[in-house]
Amino acid sequence: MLNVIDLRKMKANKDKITMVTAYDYPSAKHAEQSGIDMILVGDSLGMVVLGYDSTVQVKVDDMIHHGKAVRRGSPNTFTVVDMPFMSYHLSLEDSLRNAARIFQETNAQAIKVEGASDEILILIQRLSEAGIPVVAHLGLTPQSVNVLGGFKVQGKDKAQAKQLLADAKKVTEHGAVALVLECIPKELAEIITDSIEIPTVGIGAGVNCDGQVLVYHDIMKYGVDRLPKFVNPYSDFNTIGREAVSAYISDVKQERFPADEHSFFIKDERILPEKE
Ligand SMILES: Nc1nc(=O)c2c([nH]1)NC[C@@H]1CN(c3ccc(C(=O)N[C@@H](CCC(=O)O)C(=O)O)cc3)CN21
Ligand SMILES: CC(C)C(=O)C(=O)O
Repeated sequence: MLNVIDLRKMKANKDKITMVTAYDYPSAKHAEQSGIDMILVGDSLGMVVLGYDSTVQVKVDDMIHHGKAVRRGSPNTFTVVDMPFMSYHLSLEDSLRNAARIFQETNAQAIKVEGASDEILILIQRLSEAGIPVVAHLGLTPQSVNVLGGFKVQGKDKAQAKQLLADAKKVTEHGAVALVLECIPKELAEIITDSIEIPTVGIGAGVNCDGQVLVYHDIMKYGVDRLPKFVNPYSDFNTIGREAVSAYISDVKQERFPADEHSFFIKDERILPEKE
């Protein structure tokens, strides 16, 4: 399994870091068996597998439930688990307790928090000092969707771009081990990547980040209706899945399934009771 030093070395060597989300045991197995560098148990699971229209309804217990399943499927892959909405904003003490629960109960390698306010920076520092590696997340921070007014590209004006670069430096100084950059212009992501020592992992942030992350279900086209512009689909589970269920339905209706090969038989007919 990679560690935080390996991730820094990969940045230094320009060896691209690959990351994908997983929310359960089978997707975690796919990711690990394919040789992915890092897994993210993202709070996007609220939208992708629980059907909420944003990530703000996701709870700490949801992250732990899914995180544990993922770890069972990919015990040898560096796994980051998201801290969900408002689980790190009430007080420093509550935030540390929630982070410790998520980290310990899922046996993750790092946790992730969105933003770079003074409170978040202190939290990143305190967690790092306590031995919990923190991945930071800037740009489009989905937990703030209701403040941002939608899932929109960030850092498009001069002031915002400057702020994002300053925030990236601050999370680095406070001990973050990596930085997710979501939905920002490619040129800005390149400047940020070249300005900090920790690896950047982009999603909708162009090719110059140190690594890339995508949602498993987006890559597979699995249950998602509309793909964001930054996604490249590599399969079409929606079609494959519908075709498989349709074929099963018609086999059952036509009595083509179950065939004898799917059935059990007794050796001696005499043990059967009479029909009543
Ligand atoms: N399936 C899925 N994939 C994700 O990457 C993802 C989630 N869900 N849920 C949590 C967040 C939300 N994300 C999103 C969702 C939509 C857009 C989107 O539609 N963006 C527009 C850009 C709009 C603009 O131009 O400002 C796009 O066309 O891609 C972006 C990020 C990323 N995360
Ligand atoms: C979109 C990625 C980076 C994320 O934070 C998530 O999956 O929740």
